[in-house]
Amino acid sequence: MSTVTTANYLNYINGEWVESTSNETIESINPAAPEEIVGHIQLSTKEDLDKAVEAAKNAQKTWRGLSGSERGEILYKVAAIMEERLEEIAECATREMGKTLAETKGETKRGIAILKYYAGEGMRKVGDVIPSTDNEALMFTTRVPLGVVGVITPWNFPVAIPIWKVAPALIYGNTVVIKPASESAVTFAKIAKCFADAGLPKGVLNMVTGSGTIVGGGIAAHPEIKGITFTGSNAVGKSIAHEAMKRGAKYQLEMGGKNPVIVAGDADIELAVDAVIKGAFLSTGQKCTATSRVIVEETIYDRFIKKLIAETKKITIGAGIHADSWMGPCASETQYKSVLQAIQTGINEGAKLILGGKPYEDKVNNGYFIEPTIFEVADQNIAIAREEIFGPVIALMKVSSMERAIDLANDSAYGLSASIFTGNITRMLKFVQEMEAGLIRVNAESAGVELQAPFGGMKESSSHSREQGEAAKEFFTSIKTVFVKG
Ligand SMILES: NC(=O)C1=CN([C@@H]2O[C@H](COP(=O)(O)OP(=O)(O)OC[C@H]3O[C@@H](n4cnc5c(N)ncnc54)[C@H](OP(=O)(O)O)[C@@H]3O)[C@@H](O)[C@H]2O)C=CC1
Ligand SMILES: CCCCCC(=O)O
Repeated sequence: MSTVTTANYLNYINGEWVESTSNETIESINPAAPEEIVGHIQLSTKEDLDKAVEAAKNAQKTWRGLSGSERGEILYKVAAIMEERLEEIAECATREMGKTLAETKGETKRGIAILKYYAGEGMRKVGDVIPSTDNEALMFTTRVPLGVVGVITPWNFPVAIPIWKVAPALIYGNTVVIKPASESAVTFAKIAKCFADAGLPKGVLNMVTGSGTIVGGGIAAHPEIKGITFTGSNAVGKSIAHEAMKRGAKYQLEMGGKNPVIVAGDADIELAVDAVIKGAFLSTGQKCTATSRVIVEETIYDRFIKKLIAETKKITIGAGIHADSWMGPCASETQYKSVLQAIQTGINEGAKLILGGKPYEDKVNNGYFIEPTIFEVADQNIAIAREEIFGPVIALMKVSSMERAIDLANDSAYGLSASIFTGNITRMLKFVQEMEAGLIRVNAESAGVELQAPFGGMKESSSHSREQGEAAKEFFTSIKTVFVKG
């Protein structure tokens, strides 16, 4: 039965909720029940974007003129309003992109914690006093905001990722124009309303929804946007970097991953299996930090694979809104088809399918569900072991030594996250030193970003800045060295 909702979500520009000049909208649908329309979002134009940038530019001077603590007070209010609306936001995120309610509630709490963290940043030091060689002079560093910052975000963390970009941008004195992913724009519209209802001055935060090419591409190329922060695919990230470089704008990219987990011969197998299942299949594998390669020492391979299959078979699949669903659908029909294509490519290239590999039949709502899938891979050069799939698919590989395991783990264009399971301290330290990844986890799943710590990738996973924690300051401000003589 189709649940058609007429909810029409507007752009938020200069403190007002407005329709696009295109007078067109696009539907945001529920991937667990594609007949259900979660809401209609604006299909915005370049003209809409220009109005948003103008508003952000006009608001910049006053906003940066506030003290950090004054800006922080507003972020604390946003956090408090989000806490009141937690259920509404979490349920919307689940309906819009499929993640289970347990995960979207956890993510919304994480968004609230991020707001509070950066609200506190408004009272922390921004520079250092450095002794000059001229003893009569004072030399120190300080930081200034970039100005208008463009934010382009993906659908996989519809609450946490936009907030971990917008909160630091604002606390350090920037104003923002954000384009959320179309698959999760209704969720961000609800978050933008929390900012509006907290009394954020008009023009400080502006949301323009719609086509990535037009609005996202417009942000990348806009001469008044001084910094662009992006999370999403490598293809789009590279196009943004190209546009930004052409005009000397600062840019920050967090992109794909093909994250390995090494299971050493002395590993706690139960712990490793539990972490691999969570890392690979929570959020239906749609995390940039998701586990997608599992490299197991041959001495325990058979025991590990037997346990992994037995535990994976226990996964309950269903609409994320239902409490008994552990894994929801792919976020969209596009993603669903992309994952099925990757599975077929794996089969065609000789990988051995040992579990799953098919759509999970949902006879009630025809949702975009796929079975948790496990391949055994002998050749690390085939696509299933090299390309990001962004779905519930694991490539299992067997190795004869730790040396070989780390070589295999590093044999990737990506370097975002990596885990090892071992009780041997020498192996742990060797992994920490030699693994080419921005997030290293020992005896824990490959996902697990913490808001207070730097986050970002190596190699093609990132533009090599870091987000979150104090690291965010590096991107959202410019540092100045000041020399003063009386
Ligand atoms: N590293 C990570 O955290 C993530 C990686 N991914 C990867 O990206 C793939 C597709 O997911 P998706 O979210 O569509 O990622 P995309 O890179 O396609 O989209 C991310 C954001 O960029 C926007 N965008 C699209 N095209 C352009 C463009 N030409 N210029 C500027 N912005 C643009 C999108 O808008 P619109 O919504 O209109 O498409 C969206 O807001 C996934 O399969 C996965 O491989 C995805 C999400 C997160
Ligand atoms: C896009 C990155 C999200 C990382 C979520 C995690 O690993 O906790």
